[in-house]
Amino acid sequence: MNFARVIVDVASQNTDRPFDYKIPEKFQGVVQPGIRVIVPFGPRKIMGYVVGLTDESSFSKVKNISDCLDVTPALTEELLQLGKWLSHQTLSYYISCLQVMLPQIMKAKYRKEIWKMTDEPLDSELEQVFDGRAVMEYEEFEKSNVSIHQLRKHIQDGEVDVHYEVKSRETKKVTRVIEPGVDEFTLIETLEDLSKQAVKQRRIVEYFTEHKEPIPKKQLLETLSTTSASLKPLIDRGVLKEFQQEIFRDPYENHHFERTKPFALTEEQAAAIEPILNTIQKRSHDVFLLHGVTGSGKTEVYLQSIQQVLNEGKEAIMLVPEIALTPQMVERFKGRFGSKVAVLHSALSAGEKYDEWRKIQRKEVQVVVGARSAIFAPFTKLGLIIIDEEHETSYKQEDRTRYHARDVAIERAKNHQCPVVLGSATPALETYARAIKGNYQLLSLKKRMNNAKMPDVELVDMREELHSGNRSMFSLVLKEKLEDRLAKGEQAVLFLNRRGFSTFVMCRDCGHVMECPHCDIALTYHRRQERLKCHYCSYEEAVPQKCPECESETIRYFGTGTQKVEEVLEQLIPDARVLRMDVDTTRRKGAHERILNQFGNKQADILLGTQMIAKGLDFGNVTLVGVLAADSLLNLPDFRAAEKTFQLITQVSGRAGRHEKPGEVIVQTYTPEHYSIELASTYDFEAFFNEEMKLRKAFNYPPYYFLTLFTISHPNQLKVQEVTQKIVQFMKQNLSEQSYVLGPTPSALTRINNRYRYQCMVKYKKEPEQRKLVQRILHYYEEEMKQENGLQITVDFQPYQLM
Ligand SMILES: Nc1ncnc2c1ncn2[C@@H]1O[C@H](COP(=O)(O)OP(=O)(O)OP(=O)(O)O)[C@@H](O)[C@H]1O
Ligand SMILES: [Zn+2]
Ligand SMILES: [Zn+2]
Repeated sequence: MNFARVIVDVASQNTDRPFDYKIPEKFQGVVQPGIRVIVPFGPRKIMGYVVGLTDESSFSKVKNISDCLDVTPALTEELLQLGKWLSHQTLSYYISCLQVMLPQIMKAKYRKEIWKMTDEPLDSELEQVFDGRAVMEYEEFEKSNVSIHQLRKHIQDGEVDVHYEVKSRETKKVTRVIEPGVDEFTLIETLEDLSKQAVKQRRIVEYFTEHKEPIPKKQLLETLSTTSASLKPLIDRGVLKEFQQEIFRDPYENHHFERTKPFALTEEQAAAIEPILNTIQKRSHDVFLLHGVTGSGKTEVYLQSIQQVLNEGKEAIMLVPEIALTPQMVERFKGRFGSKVAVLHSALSAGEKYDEWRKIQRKEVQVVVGARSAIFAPFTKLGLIIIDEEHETSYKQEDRTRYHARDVAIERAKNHQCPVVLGSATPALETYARAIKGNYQLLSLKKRMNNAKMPDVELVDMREELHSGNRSMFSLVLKEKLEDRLAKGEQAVLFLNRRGFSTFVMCRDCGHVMECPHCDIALTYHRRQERLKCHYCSYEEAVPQKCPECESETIRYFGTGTQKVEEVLEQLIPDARVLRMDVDTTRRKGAHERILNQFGNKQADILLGTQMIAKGLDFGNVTLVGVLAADSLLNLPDFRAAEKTFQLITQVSGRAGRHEKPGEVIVQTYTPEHYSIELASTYDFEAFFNEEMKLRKAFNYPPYYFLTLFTISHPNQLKVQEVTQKIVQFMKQNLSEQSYVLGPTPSALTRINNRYRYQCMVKYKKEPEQRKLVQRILHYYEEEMKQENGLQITVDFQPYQLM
C-alpha cells in the first residue's frame, strides 16, 4: 500500500474527510489503520489518524507522512468504525469522535515557533526579540510590540519562517531491569569459575540461580547491597542481561485487596443471571435490564457474569457513574479479579489514566471498571458490557461529542455480538418502557439480600413543622432519631441535595438578590472566603455590607449548604461526631477514601453529604437515613424533575438497613403530596412509572417523543432571537406535520458569560431526514460560527440538560 488516508487534527467542516498521504519507504508496514501520524498540512505540521490504506490516490500532488507516533495502533478497526457511527449520531466531526475515545494525554500538543532564516540582522524590532537566537516561541513575538504586518513582511522576504511543532504528550515511565542471560546450568558453572574474592559478583550470580524473573536494577542492587560496578562485568560477559522495561503507574499499588469468592446465588439471583450466562455462551447480542431493588445483590450478578466472560477467554467493560466509583466499589472488582482489572476514572492523574489504558491495549487486563469514557476501552474480544445505575445522567457527555454511553454500549455489543446488561433500582423511564415492550429483556430482583426489609420511610411535612414553631432545618423526629442512633452506637447518613440548590444572598428589606453581572443567575455564597461567586463564569466579588439597591444592612444568606448543616448539627446534637463529604472536602486525592474509611471504622456517627453519598455505600451499621430537602429538585425547569426526585430518594433510602440491622428513613419535604415523593416512600416503582408515563404522553415528552434541542448563543440578544427564529421556521417548513417545533424561547439560563441564550426544541416520532436538515443549518452559519465570540449553535439529539 502506497497511500494512507488520514483524518487530520483540525475540527472543521472542510477538513471533515480523509486526506491522502504518501507512505515513505521507511514507514512501509508501520503505517496501518489506527496509528497516529504527523503530516504536513498547509504551512504547518499536525497530527492525524490513519483510517485506511490504499494503493492509488486520485490526487496528483500528495505529500509524504512526516512521522509516526505509534507502533501499535492507538485505535482498533472496530473503534475507527465506531467513530464514524458516533460522528453520524451526534453530528460531530470525525476527528472529535476519534479523540473522545482516547486518553486526553494522547492528543497532540502544538508549539508555534519563529525561525530566523538569515544571518543578517533584521531591519526591525524583531531583531531585539530574537536577541541573538535562531529560534523563539511565537508567544514571545505576540508579547512584543512588533506588528503582525512587520512579521508578515519578513516572512515574504524569506528572512523568517513560522514553524509548527507537534509534540506527543504521553510519557511512558521506564526502568532498567536485569535478568539472567544464560540458563541455570551456565549460571552455576559461572559461579564455580568466579574467584573467591569476587564476593559481590558471586552474590549476584547466586541470586539469579534462584530467581529467574527480571528484577528492577535498583531493587537488585539494594537487595544485595552491591553496586553497578559488580554488575557490569557479568553483563559484559552476557551472563546477565540489562534492558529497559516500561513500568506502570499503578494508582492502587499500595492497596491490599482481600480476595473474595463468589457467593452461592439466591434463587432470584440465579434466575436473573441464567439468561445472561446463556447469551454469553451463545456469543449473541441482547440487551438486558436488571431491575433490582437497592441491596438486592445486583453487583454479585455482575461479578459472576464477568467471571463467565473470563472463562470464555473474553473481555468485559463495567461502567459505574463517576460518583459511585468509590474505593469500596473498586475493591469489589479487584477483590474478585485481582490484577485482571484496570480502573479508569477522573480522579486519576493523566499519566495514571494513560497507564491503565495501556494495560488494556497491551492485553494485560481483561476487565475495565470505569466511568463514562471507559466504554471506549480498546478491547478486541468483548464478551459483555455492564452499565450499573443505568439511569444516571452522567452517562451522557455534555460537550463536544454529545454521546450517551448506553447507546455506544449497544452499538459496540452489536459489533462484538455480546450482551449488554443495564442495571438499576430505578431505571430511566425510556429504558423501562423498552423493557416492557420487549425490546430489552427484563430481569427482576424484588427482594433484598437475606430477605431484609426495605427500610420504612416516613415523610415529614416541613410546613407543619414551621407552623408548630420549629424554624430549624431539622424536624423534631429527625433530631430524636439521630439521638436515638447515637445512644445505640449505630450510624446515620444525612443527605442534602445541592443540585439546583445553593446559598444565595438576599436583602430582607427590598428582596434584591445578588446576581452575576455577566450571567442571569444568583451568586453563590462561599463562607470560607467570605465571597460571592458565579458558578457559570469565574466572576466573584466580596460580600457587600449594604444592599446595593436600597442601602439596607439586612443582608441575609439563604439556602442550605452542607457547611451550614454541619454547623447547625453541631449545636443541635453537640455529642455527635460528624463527617462531611462534598466537593469541598473531597478535593484532595484520597480524601474520598479516607472519609469513607473513617465512617466504616465507626470513627463518626453521622455522614453528611451530597449526591456523592447517594450511591454504592454498603455499611451494615447504618440504620438511619435522613433526606433534608427532598423537593429541591422538583422546582427545576426540567421535564425529568419528578423522575430525578424519585430516583434520588430511592437511592438514598437504599443506604439504610442493608445487612442484619433494620433501617429507617426520614424524608423532609414541603410537598409530601407530590406523587414522586409519595411513591418513593413506598418503593412503588411501577406506580411511579405509570403515573409519570401519563404525563409524558400528555405533554409529548420521551419516551413517547424524541427530542432535539438547539441552543443558540451570541453577545447580542437581537441576533440570537433572529437566528433562533430562522431555525424554528426552517425546521417547521421541512419537518413532517406530526412533529412539534417549539421556540424561540429564552433558555432557563438566559445569559452566561455575557452571551444570550435561546432555544428551539423539536419533538418528533420519526424524522429520518432530520440530521441532514441540521447539517444544512450548521453549514449555513458556518462562517459566523468561526468568528471569535461570534455565533454559537449547539444541537443535542438526546438532551438531558434543558437549561
Ligand atoms: N448471594 C449472596 N449471598 C450472600 N450475600 C450476598 C449475595 N449477593 C450479594 N450479597 C451481599 O449483599 C449486599 C448487597 O448486595 P449488592 O451491594 O450487590 O446489592 P446491589 O443491588 O448492587 O445494591 P445497590 O443497588 O443498593 O448498590 C452486599 O453486601 C453483598 O456482598
Ligand atoms: Zn435592598
Ligand atoms: Zn457569571
